[in-house]
Amino acid sequence: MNDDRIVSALTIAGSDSGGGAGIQADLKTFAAHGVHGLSAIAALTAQHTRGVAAVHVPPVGFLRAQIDACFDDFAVGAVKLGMLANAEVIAAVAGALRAHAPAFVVLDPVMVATSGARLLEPEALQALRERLLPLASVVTPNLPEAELLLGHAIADLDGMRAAAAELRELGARTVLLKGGHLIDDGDVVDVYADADGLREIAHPRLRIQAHGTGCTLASAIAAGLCLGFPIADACAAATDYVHRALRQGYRPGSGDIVVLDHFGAARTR
Ligand SMILES: Nc1ncnc2c1ncn2[C@@H]1O[C@H](COP(=O)(O)OP(=O)(O)O)[C@@H](O)[C@H]1O
Ligand SMILES: Cc1ncc(COP(=O)(O)O)c(N)n1
Repeated sequence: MNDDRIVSALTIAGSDSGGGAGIQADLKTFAAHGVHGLSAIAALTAQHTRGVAAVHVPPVGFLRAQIDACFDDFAVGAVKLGMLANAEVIAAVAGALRAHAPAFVVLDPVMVATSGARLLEPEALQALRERLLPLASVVTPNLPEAELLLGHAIADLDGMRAAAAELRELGARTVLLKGGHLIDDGDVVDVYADADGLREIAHPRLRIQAHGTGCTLASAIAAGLCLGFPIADACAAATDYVHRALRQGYRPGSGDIVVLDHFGAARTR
């Protein structure tokens, strides 16, 4: 028996055939942080930088087998949750998390892709709110996702501050509410909320449309937690990492959508 196991990060999310988001972004992020990455694929997408052509959801029994295989062998330090597709998948993931009780769960409540494609069935919103939010150490909604979770609009930075506190009341211990979608010419501001209060994390707004930013952010937080950083520090470092990865991003597809440079961002400060 190997008692000197390194700490691994597990992503439970969807595969992006285009390599920019989902499981592919998560594993690149873990590797770029020097953390061993594990994956349990909850859904497969036929996707490129212009959109999602098809979605396949494997049987939940097979998803559970992937998750159990990871916990049976590895020292899982943190779990990152991404695209979970529907309420049945959410129930299976919640059951697995209760059985294995990882130290940290980073929940990216993926609902709609940048391209507009739905990645979570609308009926699954309630399951996400009731079954997963209470299990999350950190939840990282973007503005439209926070609006759906809370059932009301968020118009400005004041609204984001109130929404971050409301999301904590729904059961998430820590909230990182992402501000990329706020119509504003100033900095992009993400609002961080934990038991000690609120903090704002600002970065200059880049004039680009990117794909996989939310996946990368949540995975970078999970990697930071595996490396032993406190949640607040892991969140702040992850936003800096995403900013660098965006700034150095590239366009592998035929459109204008930028894919993040996960490894370049890890080499620069
Ligand atoms: N135009 C931008 N310029 C700089 N940073 C951005 C921009 N858009 C998003 N970000 C950053 O990327 C991360 C993801 O944000 P957001 O786009 O709101 O979420 P999502 O990718 O889930 O839609 C956040 O940390 C946010 O600050
Ligand atoms: C499999 C999968 N998971 C998540 C996203 C969201 O990423 P984004 O909002 O950046 O398009 C995606 N497009 N595909």
